[in-house]
Amino acid sequence: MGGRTLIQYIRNQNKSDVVKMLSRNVDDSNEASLVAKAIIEDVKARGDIAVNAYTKKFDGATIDDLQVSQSEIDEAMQVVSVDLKEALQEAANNIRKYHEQQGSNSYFINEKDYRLGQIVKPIANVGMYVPGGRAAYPSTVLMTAIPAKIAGVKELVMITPPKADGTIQPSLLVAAAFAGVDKIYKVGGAQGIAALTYGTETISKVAKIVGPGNSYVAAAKKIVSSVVGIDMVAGPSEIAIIADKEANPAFIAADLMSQAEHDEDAAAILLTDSEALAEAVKMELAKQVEQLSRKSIILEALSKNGAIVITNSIDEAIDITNELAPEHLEILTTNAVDVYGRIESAGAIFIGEYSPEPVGDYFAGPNHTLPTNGTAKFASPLSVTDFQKKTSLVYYSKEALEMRKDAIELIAEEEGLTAHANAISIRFKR
Ligand SMILES: NC(=O)c1ccc[n+]([C@@H]2O[C@H](COP(=O)([O-])OP(=O)(O)OC[C@H]3O[C@@H](n4cnc5c(N)ncnc54)[C@H](O)[C@@H]3O)[C@@H](O)[C@H]2O)c1
Ligand SMILES: N[C@H](CO)Cc1c[nH]c[nH+]1
Ligand SMILES: [Zn+2]
Repeated sequence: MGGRTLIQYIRNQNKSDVVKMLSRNVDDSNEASLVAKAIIEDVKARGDIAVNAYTKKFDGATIDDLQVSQSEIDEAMQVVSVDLKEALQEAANNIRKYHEQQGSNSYFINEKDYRLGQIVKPIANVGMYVPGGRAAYPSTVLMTAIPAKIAGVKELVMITPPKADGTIQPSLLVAAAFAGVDKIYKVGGAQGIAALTYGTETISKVAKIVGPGNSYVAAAKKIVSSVVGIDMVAGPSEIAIIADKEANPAFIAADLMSQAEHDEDAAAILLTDSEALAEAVKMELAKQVEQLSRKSIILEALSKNGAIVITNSIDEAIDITNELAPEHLEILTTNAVDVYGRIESAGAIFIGEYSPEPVGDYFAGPNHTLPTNGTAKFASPLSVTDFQKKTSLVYYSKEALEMRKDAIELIAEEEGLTAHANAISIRFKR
């Protein structure tokens, strides 16, 4: 292991110091932002020519037709194994069933002389970014596209960077077909975000862009967010586990590493009141990591943002967790249901030793795009609501307005807005 600390131990610290030690400085890279800005301006000015130039530069691909054809999708259906297709289909069914419970509904308040309402409509056209490279996840396609389609998005456009040979990972195309994506384009990075924002000769502009990506994609989304809607900017993955002395150290080590393998900046934290468990988990980490293909990423993540925190009690572990507001939280204690009832902030909670986090990543139904970096204190998992918008409705009859005109005029006058007051009073002048 080259002398690097496998994972840091934190003990004998007060709660706020532990939270400080575990809070991450997410690199809001200015460099990525400058690069993304230049690419966006270029795509805005030169459209497809710029898109193709950046695809050649960053992905090494020469693309004749930006849009994925039906025959490419049919071919992907042939290439992907029956077993994987069945697994994706079952996952899709679970995700659909869960998300069908979500979403806001229109409502109306009908009184005898007025009518008020909230009208909920789907966002008409949405672009979804699907990362390429080592994070080309068909599960993320399902998690993004299914809630969009449940909301009623008419035109759901997926963009993803091509491989150097100009193809897209077949399982991404299969997942997109299962989820009902309408169009797929071979473009990624900031150029893809720019194309969705401003439109090009081939790609139509959308009203909202969702989906995770690397620092260039995240920077581009932030830059265009004054022009199009964006979802949350999800950062590197995080897992926190609260466990007591009864928990299985092998399971805990495995679960910590399941998130650490996402990338070098992922965070994996165990909070326990048991020294013996902490030691056993550390040994399991060292043992199991040897068997894993992404060993070097896991070791880097554990050494940078991994920690085993020995707390005085499970109560203290709960308090620290509520301050951290982790993306994923596993509860592996004898009284897990009681502990879960006291969690105020977490993206997703997994209870008991047979609900490891990857069950949620792939299969159970809840969304795996979750708030990271403490934002679970105010933000929520991606949901059907992210693909809806609301309009309010007011209807007053003549009688209704006449009855309330003095109150309205009074408030307008208090604000010094006499034109507002006039728009009311003019209707009743004889
Ligand atoms: N939170 C989630 O649910 C979730 C799911 C999947 C992936 N992710 C994250 O998405 C990210 C995927 O990153 P990725 O890089 O594999 O794929 P990506 O598709 O996000 O980025 C690839 C693109 O980045 C651009 N790029 C690369 N180097 C560049 C440079 N020097 N200058 C300008 N642009 C450049 C290129 O256009 C390239 O096509 C990871 O950070 C991963 O953790 C998160
Ligand atoms: N755990 C990731 C979100 O933090 C999502 C994911 C996709 N594939 C596997 N995991
Ligand atoms: Zn994951």
